[in-house]
Amino acid sequence: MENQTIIWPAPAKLNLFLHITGRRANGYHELQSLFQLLDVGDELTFTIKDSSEIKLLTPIQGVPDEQNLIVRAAKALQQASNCKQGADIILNKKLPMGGGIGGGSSNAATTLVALNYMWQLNLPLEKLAHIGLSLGADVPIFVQGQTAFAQGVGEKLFPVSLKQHFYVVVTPDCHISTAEIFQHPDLPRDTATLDFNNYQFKQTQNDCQQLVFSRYPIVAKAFDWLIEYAPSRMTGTGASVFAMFEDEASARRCLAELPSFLSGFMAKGVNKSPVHSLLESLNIG
Ligand SMILES: C[C@@](CO)(OP(=O)(O)O)[C@H](O)COP(=O)(O)OP(=O)(O)OC[C@H]1O[C@@H](n2ccc(N)nc2=O)[C@H](O)[C@@H]1O
Ligand SMILES: Nc1ncnc2c1ncn2[C@@H]1O[C@H](COP(=O)(O)OP(=O)(O)O)[C@@H](O)[C@H]1O
Repeated sequence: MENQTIIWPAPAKLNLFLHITGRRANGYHELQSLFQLLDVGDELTFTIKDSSEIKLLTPIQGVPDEQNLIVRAAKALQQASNCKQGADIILNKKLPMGGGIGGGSSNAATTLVALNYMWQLNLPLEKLAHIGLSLGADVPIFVQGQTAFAQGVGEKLFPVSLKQHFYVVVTPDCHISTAEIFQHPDLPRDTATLDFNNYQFKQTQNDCQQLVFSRYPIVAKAFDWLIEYAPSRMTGTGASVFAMFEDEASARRCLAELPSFLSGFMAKGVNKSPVHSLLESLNIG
């Protein structure tokens, strides 16, 4: 194992629904959501160093390294554990950024889990999730690594085993700021609390969807195109929209017919994060 480079996956997620049930005094919103993990995502590799330097060898254009969630996660872990080691990190970015599919949060979570393993810190997942929450509301779900219902701002998680559908995910070419959507006066904030035991896709919604559609017509256009094929919805605060298929062939057909004004990918829903499958094989091997 010494010289073998481990490729750590950082999977994408979809919010199969997103309900806003209230607003906290600090302005943050109380949410209910179902986070579906996907079998596609970015990839990260780590080379451990004896000096404490954290270096991202593949910077992301437009994201200064000190703001990159990978670097921030590595530094937060060093601090929480008093670790004196560092790392050279390579990111193979495959996911579109800022599209509501969680790329940055997933990168941060994979960094926490991978460096916890490689620096031999042995911190429990709960501790890593706690460190992750300070980096972003969606980091704990990726650290825990299971498809799950979420409550609070995303930190109260209830793992669930879902039928593994196939998804076509389309990311319209527009940037939507999460803060802008959450600050908007027209956002509905009073959806009744859902009993997760009664979850059915058709009886849920994304409370940000109408607002985003009215402000970003390209997102509505992408949705109108997808809904002709299968039940569809926006994920997170956008801009990505997804269609949910029972079988792979139908999803493939939809993707093949995607018009040129849209770009997208196909993925399978998974109940367990590929990061955790990897961890298990490393711990056995
Ligand atoms: C709502 C979700 C669902 O997955 O949207 P996406 O980011 O995936 O689209 C996420 O939880 C988002 O998480 P994340 O993108 O990490 O949000 P943060 O950086 O923590 O917050 C960005 C801004 O959104 C607002 N915000 C965020 C989360 C929340 N529960 N209530 C809020 O009001 C706050 O104004 C905050 O300043
Ligand atoms: N490693 C990273 N990968 C992607 N985005 C990052 C990363 N670090 C910081 N960011 C910032 O986080 C923003 C949100 O990214 P991302 O997590 O991909 O989207 P979303 O939260 O909408 O799912 C990006 O626009 C970027 O400015």
